[in-house]
Amino acid sequence: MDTKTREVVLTTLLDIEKNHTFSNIALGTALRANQFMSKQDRAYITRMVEGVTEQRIKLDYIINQFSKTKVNKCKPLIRCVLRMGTYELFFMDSVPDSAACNLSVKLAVDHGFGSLRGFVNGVLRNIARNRDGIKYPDKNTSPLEYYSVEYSVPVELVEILLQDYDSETVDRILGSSYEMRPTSIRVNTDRISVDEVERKLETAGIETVRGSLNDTSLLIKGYDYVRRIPGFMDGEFVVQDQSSCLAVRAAGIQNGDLVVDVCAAPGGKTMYAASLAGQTGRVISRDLTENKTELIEENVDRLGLTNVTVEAWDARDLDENLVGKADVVIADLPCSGLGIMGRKNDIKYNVTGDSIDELAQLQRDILDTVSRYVKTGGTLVYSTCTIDSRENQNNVKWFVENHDFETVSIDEIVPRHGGDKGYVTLLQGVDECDGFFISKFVRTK
Ligand SMILES: C[S@@+](CC[C@H](N)C(=O)[O-])C[C@H]1O[C@@H](n2cnc3c(N)ncnc32)[C@H](O)[C@@H]1O
Repeated sequence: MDTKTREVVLTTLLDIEKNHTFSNIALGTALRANQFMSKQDRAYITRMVEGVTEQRIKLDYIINQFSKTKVNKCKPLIRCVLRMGTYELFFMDSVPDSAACNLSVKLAVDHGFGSLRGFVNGVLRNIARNRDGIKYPDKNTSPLEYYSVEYSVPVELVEILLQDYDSETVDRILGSSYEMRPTSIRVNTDRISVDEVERKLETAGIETVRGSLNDTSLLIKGYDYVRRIPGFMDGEFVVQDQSSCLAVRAAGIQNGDLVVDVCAAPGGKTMYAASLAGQTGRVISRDLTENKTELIEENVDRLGLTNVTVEAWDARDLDENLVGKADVVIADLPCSGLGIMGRKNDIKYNVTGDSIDELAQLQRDILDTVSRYVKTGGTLVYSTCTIDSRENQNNVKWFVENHDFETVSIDEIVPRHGGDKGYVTLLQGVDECDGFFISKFVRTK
């Protein structure tokens, strides 16, 4: 890759490193600013920014084996240059070792670090020469360090996962982040059959497999840009993970129901709920800000749904008008996102035990308020895209102990997951979906 392309990668990585910009936002900005670059150059930028971010902990571990100055003591620019070179040496067969070393040195020199030419060159050449002999932490004697380096996740996150799961399951959860998973779509069967969408996609050269957890879901691969897939703009399908579809199905929505979806953007569950509630039913779909509700509106319009009312509303604020009115409340709440950390690199670096505790409290505050909308005999579904018990099982226990609700079996909707307790945890790398938690309650009085 030429110097200009590597320069873009470096600037983007520095933006993430120094300004703590979310990697998807920094990458999006870089790609927009360089939209006239060749497709190949843009692919390189994407791969490098995503790859270096995803593997940061492993890369730093490797560099630290060969550098007297530890990575966190290096200047940010040198740190990023070393990570880029090391990533190319380990993960990009298309870049020869000599190019990875020489071009990294050039980047450092071009940015005024000529005095560190020998340092950068020495570290990278040493890594290239000795890469097969690197000693990684041992799984038996140093399990926390092993998981941290092997899957490039902070030790604190490993501790969080090992509190809930055995080591084999943690391997599967963390390993799944590095698998190329297909995209899950839900067919809008109000408009078109699953068979027809399957045929259309196959004709367009898109690999399609039926979802095993939800019968209106297809798992697709081999497409470029989702908006360009035939049928997308006509609302024939939506991108929605199977786990998210199961949460809506668990709610048992009937034709004519009033459904309140309290944290709804971008509207995945709202759209499915509206379809199940039918023309005589209604969905009130809310999120915190206008920016968020616009996303819901865009999706609802694309599907041509006319039974959805979209509103900006803070779910912590009680809406007196809705108390005791809803047949179903969907509370798909903000969470730590550990079930989707493979899709969004920033999640794994930002989650801490304290942030989980804060989120668990926010979830309780919202549940306290929105459960009041459920009529007697009505249903509340509480779901998250995380797999940590503090936000999930512990909140279920707290909720039933403090409210006039009891759990209801969802075993029929999600079989073989112990759903008779009224809640299930689906795990990425174990189940054919994102990591996700679904619980169902009915109001008793
Ligand atoms: C997990 S996402 C919802 C996904 C959505 N249910 C779907 O299926 O497409 C959680 C949402 O909660 C929203 N949110 C966070 N705090 C909120 C609050 N206090 N009131 C309302 N919405 C909130 C976020 O903006 C975010 O869109």
